[in-house]
Amino acid sequence: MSKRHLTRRQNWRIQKIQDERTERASRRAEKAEQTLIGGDLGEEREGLVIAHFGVQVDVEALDGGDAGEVRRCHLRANLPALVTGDRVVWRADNAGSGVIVAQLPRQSELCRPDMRGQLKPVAANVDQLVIVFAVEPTPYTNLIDRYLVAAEQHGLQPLLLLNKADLLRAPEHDWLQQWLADYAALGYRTLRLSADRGEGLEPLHEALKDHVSVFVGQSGVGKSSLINALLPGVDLRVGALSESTGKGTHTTTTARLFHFPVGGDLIDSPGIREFGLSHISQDDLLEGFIEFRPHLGRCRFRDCRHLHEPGCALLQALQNGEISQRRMDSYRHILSSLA
Ligand SMILES: Nc1nc2c(ncn2[C@@H]2O[C@H](COP(=O)(O)OP(=O)(O)OP(=O)(O)O)[C@@H](O)[C@H]2O)c(=O)[nH]1
Ligand SMILES: [Zn+2]
Repeated sequence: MSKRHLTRRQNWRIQKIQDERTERASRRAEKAEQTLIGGDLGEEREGLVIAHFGVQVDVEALDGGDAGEVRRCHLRANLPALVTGDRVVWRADNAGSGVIVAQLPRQSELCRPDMRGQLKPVAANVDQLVIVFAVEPTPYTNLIDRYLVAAEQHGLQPLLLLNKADLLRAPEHDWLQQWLADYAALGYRTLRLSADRGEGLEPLHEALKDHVSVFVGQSGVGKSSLINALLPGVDLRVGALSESTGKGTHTTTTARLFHFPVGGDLIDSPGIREFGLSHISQDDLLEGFIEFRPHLGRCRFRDCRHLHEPGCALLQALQNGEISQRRMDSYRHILSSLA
């Protein structure tokens, strides 16, 4: 059929048919809900939300004989908005699906501003932020520091991971090795490995066990390569799904939760990989530089900006070598970007 322009009347009729279809579908869903609730529902059980598609959610059973199996569940009305990583109470039906009846309390929340700039949770119960950087593209210290501050802000354990270690050359990359050593000296956990060659993955497996992690970092540092090495056989593009709504069909990308074969969970989506600093005050930023903490509140002036004020405790610490020039520059750079 050739492409043609539709008249206004034709457009109106198509829209009307679509609207009627949508309404019939939602009436059917309501009816199904009514027969389900109070009908043939199984007992209340615990589950884990591993993916979210608007009105439906994939729940993995956490207890019972079918623990580990996944069911597409409907949401009972009046539930708060659920996100991937949420723990829930659900009940199975006879048709291989189920109904979520309650959300269990969250240990933590990862939030991002939505299109209107309002903070919205995108994942729950994450506890580790794996900050990936690489020999190439050349890393920026203030980007790494931004992620470290974001980790502090959200109560996540940071793990600094230098990928593409196979490209490290001396003396060309000595500065990068020094960075890693500096971060380790501050108390951060650091790893060096090569995702493409599968070298040095063992300590990463260890660090991921018993955690729910997200991977962040600049484009091209090898996040996909790493995740593919850790999750052989998983196609990450499955995150993009078509979802039917009353306003027509559009593609959404949902965060998904994966289990690493050797232990630990990953929550991943393109949106989560862009997770970073948001809505942060200067005080939060200062707190996010962990070596600044012992010096905070000790400046002569209460509104000290730590630039050239006399009696500034941070500048004194900088002079004494307790704070590095690189981290101080990075702090100032991030501060100026917040304003
Ligand atoms: N030499 C080397 N190259 C690597 C390594 N890991 C990944 N690469 C390469 O780096 C490039 C980017 O890798 P990706 O995994 O797509 O990076 P990404 O961080 O997922 O990038 P985005 O999808 O843009 O966010 C690819 O060409 C990989 O083959 C490594 O350990 N060593
Ligand atoms: Zn000061």
